[in-house]
Amino acid sequence: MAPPEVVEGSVKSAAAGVTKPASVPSGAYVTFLAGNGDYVKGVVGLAKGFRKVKSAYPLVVAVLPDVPEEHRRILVSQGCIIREIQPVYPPENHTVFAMAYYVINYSKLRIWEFVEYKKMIYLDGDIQVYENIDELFDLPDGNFYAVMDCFCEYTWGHTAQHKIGYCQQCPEKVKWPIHELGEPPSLYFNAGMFVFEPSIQTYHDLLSTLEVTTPTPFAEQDFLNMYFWDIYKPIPVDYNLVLAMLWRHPRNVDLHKVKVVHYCATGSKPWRYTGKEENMEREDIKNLVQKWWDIYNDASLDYKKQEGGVDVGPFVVALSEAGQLNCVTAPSAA
Ligand SMILES: O=c1ccn([C@@H]2O[C@H](COP(=O)(O)OP(=O)(O)O)[C@@H](O)[C@H]2O)c(=O)[nH]1
Ligand SMILES: OC[C@H]1O[C@H](O[C@@H]2[C@@H](O)[C@H](O)[C@@H](O)[C@H](O)[C@@H]2O)[C@H](O)[C@@H](O)[C@H]1O
Ligand SMILES: [Mn+2]
Repeated sequence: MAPPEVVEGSVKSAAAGVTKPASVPSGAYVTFLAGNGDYVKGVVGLAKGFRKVKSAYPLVVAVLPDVPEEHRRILVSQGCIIREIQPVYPPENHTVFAMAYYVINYSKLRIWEFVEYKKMIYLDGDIQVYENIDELFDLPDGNFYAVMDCFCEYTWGHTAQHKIGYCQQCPEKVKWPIHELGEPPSLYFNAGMFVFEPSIQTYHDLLSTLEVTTPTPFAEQDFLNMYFWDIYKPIPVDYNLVLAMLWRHPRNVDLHKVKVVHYCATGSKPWRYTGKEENMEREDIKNLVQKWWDIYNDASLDYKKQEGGVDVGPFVVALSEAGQLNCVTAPSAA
């Protein structure tokens, strides 16, 4: 889909040829925020990253009720659209998640409800965009697009793939033993970034399927892989570089081409980075963490609201940081 084209007070989506009310874009980016911790920094960084690459689409933040008012204000002052969602819990079970907090990630399923957008691109809050990726909105409808994951880290220790050293990133290295284990597993994506189409029907089906599905270690990621396996289409690793790829599959990565970096390796979240955890002392990691901070600290990337041609940005930001701003409108990120 082409970036929304404004035609005489209405927004026309070139692909669909549908005319919608003015100012409702046909596509949007969406991220997810839970709790009162420091992930809000990740989302601020992401909003500024989208501004830096001049994205034509807004950034929606799906927030759980436990996100404090102060964090919501910061996000609005950075041009984000806040949408509160209710938590989604998996059925009661004794499953041990790869990380205890993954249980809350099932709440991501609520974003299928955002049907005012025809197409959305989900990104975790620990992701940064270094190149414009708006072209992904033009991908053909009807598929689920995401980047293939890597099974080499220890968090994958519970799987047959990891035990035999098989990874879909280099399927020739250790071949899948068809005779012992049957057909190889279908391609598996990392759920930190994906392109999808909101749909109320899919939303209800996702939630009712979840109710009859036993939770597994990678929580909503495993669930989404199971649910969308037949329409999943891999996109290049450049659209979601899972950091472990740098040491597990260096030949599959060309850092100059990478557009989206996912700071998901243990110890790599830039706002928590100490350099002490395994692999975190690497030069490429240090550089990527620095690149994230450069965007986060760049005041010229703060959202500037245009009002009658008057730039009120810094004023609004200063007010909201001082906690005095109770009501601001939700504008586009770009
Ligand atoms: O306390 C939390 C934990 C997670 N998240 C959101 O859930 C996503 C998934 O978690 P995370 O990225 O930490 O998982 P990883 O990619 O490291 O496995 C984060 O990026 C955030 O968007 C959040 O907002 N607060
Ligand atoms: O709740 C499940 C989570 O699963 C994912 O975790 C990653 C990460 O934890 C790495 O450390 C693993 O090595 C990697 O393979 C794994 O997929 C997503 O990035 C996250 O957004 C979320 O969906
Ligand atoms: Mn993540």
